[in-house]
Amino acid sequence: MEPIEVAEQVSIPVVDISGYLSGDPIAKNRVAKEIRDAYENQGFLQVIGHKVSSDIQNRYLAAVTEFFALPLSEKEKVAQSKSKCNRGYERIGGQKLDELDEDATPDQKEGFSIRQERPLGRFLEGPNQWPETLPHLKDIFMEYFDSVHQLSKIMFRLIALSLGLAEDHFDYFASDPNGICLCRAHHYPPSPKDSDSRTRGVGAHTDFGALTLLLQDTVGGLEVLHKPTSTWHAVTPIQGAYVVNIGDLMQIWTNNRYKSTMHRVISPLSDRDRYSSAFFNDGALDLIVECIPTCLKPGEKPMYSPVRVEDHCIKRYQQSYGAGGTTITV
Ligand SMILES: O=C(O)CCC(=O)C(=O)O
Ligand SMILES: [Fe+2]
Repeated sequence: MEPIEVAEQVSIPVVDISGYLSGDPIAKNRVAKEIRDAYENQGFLQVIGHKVSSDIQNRYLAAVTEFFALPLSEKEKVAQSKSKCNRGYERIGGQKLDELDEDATPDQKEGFSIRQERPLGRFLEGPNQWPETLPHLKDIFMEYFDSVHQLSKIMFRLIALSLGLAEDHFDYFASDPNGICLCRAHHYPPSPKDSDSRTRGVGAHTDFGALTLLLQDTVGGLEVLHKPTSTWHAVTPIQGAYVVNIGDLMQIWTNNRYKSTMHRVISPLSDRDRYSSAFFNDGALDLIVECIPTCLKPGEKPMYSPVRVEDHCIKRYQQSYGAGGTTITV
């Protein structure tokens, strides 16, 4: 069923984690509970009071803007299709994330992906591609990557607490030195105020990995699906906050207790360009994700078979980049 209009009544909780970060035990319990409530309900929350500085966020967003302002011919020099490990520039229409509508138009955004710098190896392992004309970008992008990676490890710790598990329960996954995190910056061109309808920036989808941390500017356009009422709800931008949402792997781990929720971007009618950046922490290729025993209520069975991260990623990448999109070199 095609979900109906955007409605205003579902709000995405805002969770301040500063008390947890300063070691306050009361704040630790409160934050864990707020996270549990958010993820059992909508699968989305916004985090404030984190330690990713506004200085690095601002320098990163300025660098992202600078990159996307390059002529297309320069951006194509670092095209993802030239990378053996899925890094680099994706032109508008290069990806189609829509899972609800087969006939949907491809996503109206351009992207730039980086991962940990590695020698060329297995699936997704290898070097990043950097534009020669902007040599200062690499340091800023990698500094930002490391800061958000750090925050993602903290969020996994909070999720462990929220599930009544040992705080370090997910460390083997979130902090694995062979982990395959992805940081993808996006640029959504404006949908002019006089256009007939708003542009579909990103089609409706769930995120493949375990947890996504999204930084968005103040333009807006991100919407989440409220499944019981089939209505779409705006995630109102909060400057400097991270939208942190559950992905499919966390839904498997928690046997659907924590929801991997459909979301999309419908660019608002505006003359402003929109920029956002998503960070996905997907663990390491050989890790197996399967139902956490304490997430099973008495008499319940796991709803999903155990899944290996690499198999899961290959399947989902092929779905979203499909025919005509970027070729994945496995
Ligand atoms: O740009 C956004 O606000 C969302 C992007 C997104 O959902 C994704 O990259 O998976
Ligand atoms: Fe997403």
